[in-house]
Amino acid sequence: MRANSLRQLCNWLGRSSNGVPFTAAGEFQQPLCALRASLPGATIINRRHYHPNGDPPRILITGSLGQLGTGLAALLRKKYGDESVIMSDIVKPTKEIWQSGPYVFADILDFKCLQDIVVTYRIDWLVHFSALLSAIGEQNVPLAIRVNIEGMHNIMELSKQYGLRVFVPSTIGAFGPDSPRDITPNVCIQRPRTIYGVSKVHAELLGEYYHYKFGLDFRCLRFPGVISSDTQPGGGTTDYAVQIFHNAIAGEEFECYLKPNTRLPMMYIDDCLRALWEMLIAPTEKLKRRTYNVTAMSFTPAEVVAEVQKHFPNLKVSYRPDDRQQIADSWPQVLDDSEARNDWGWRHNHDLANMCDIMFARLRAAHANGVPVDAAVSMGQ
Ligand SMILES: NC(=O)C1=CN([C@@H]2O[C@H](COP(=O)(O)OP(=O)(O)OC[C@H]3O[C@@H](n4cnc5c(N)ncnc54)[C@H](O)[C@@H]3O)[C@@H](O)[C@H]2O)C=CC1
Ligand SMILES: CC(=O)[C@H](N)C(=O)O
Repeated sequence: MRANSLRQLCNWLGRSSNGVPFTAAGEFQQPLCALRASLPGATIINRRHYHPNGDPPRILITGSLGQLGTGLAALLRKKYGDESVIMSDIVKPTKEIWQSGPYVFADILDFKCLQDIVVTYRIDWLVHFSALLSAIGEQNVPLAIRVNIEGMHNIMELSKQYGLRVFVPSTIGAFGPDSPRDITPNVCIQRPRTIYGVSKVHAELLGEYYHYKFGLDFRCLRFPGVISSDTQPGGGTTDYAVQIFHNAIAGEEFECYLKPNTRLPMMYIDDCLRALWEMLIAPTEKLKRRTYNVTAMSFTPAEVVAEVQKHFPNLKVSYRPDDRQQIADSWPQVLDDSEARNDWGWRHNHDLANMCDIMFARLRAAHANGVPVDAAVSMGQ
């Protein structure tokens, strides 16, 4: 059956082309199985999160020029088309980013500016990445309060006003020294000791409050340290686990600011972005919570050094712990993500050895092509 006549039939039945009744912006209910059954031979793609007219969702990403944003924009643009994903930040983009699809200035402290973008681009979903990370947040607490806490207030009101589905990442940094560290369950005492952690607990609770009070479609994952080859990390406690790869490939000595036995949960960027997307499109009825732990592995600096030295046996490493040691010592060592695995089928693909192989393959390819690391992702490498 041709797509148009299928659409007409669905319109006549008051359903989308995959039999999904439309309820509100970005929110669709169960597929109509009877309609599928009545169309033998029709290829029906599972696009339950598309608009009833077959259009893909339109997605705004705040803070999109950071470590996670460029990769997420590339992934979502592959799935929904370049024009459906609006990147935004307060930073001037590279030429590659600017040419890759819509990019706009958006300061999350400017509510009117955010309203303008949501209206002008007819946004359905919002992925809110803007934040100051753990280490940099401690260096400028007033700014972290503004960006991470006041910014979150704007995001919540904006999402409520325009009926957006909203994803906000949380972190292992939302736990603290009173939390069980090995292994850290989804629900336990949190009480973090960094402004970053405090702001993320605030984000989790505020998002859940808006969900239960106003029906906001708030979705949140607590990520571990994320490792990627394409963009430099933005000032976190887990950044060492990215930096070591760059030093190794550049033939430089690596000085680690954490002690060799500091175990932290970690995840390769491909797993992180896939987890985010799977959470974003998870059917509402599968979500028993709005905030889930997700993880892939846990390792210490000594363990990642040993793995990197399999590729670069001459890599020289020294340890000089600084303020970040205290932060790391208050965070989980192993995250329990069994609820995400049980409720919506989360599975990781990458472990430490496999991640090292991919990191070096990608960094070598970028170096060989003379591509600056930050540009590599936008060029699809
Ligand atoms: N990278 C990681 O290992 C993890 C990250 N996360 C969370 O994921 C999100 C993204 O993280 P990354 O990409 O690593 O952070 P990042 O530090 O690399 O990027 C943050 C972005 O926010 C932007 N920003 C700062 N102030 C802003 C403002 N006033 N208005 C708009 N944008 C502003 C910055 O320009 C930057 O591009 C953050 O919320 C972070 O807490 C959570 C767990 C782990
Ligand atoms: C784990 C995080 O949230 C981030 N990478 C940080 O170290 O601050």
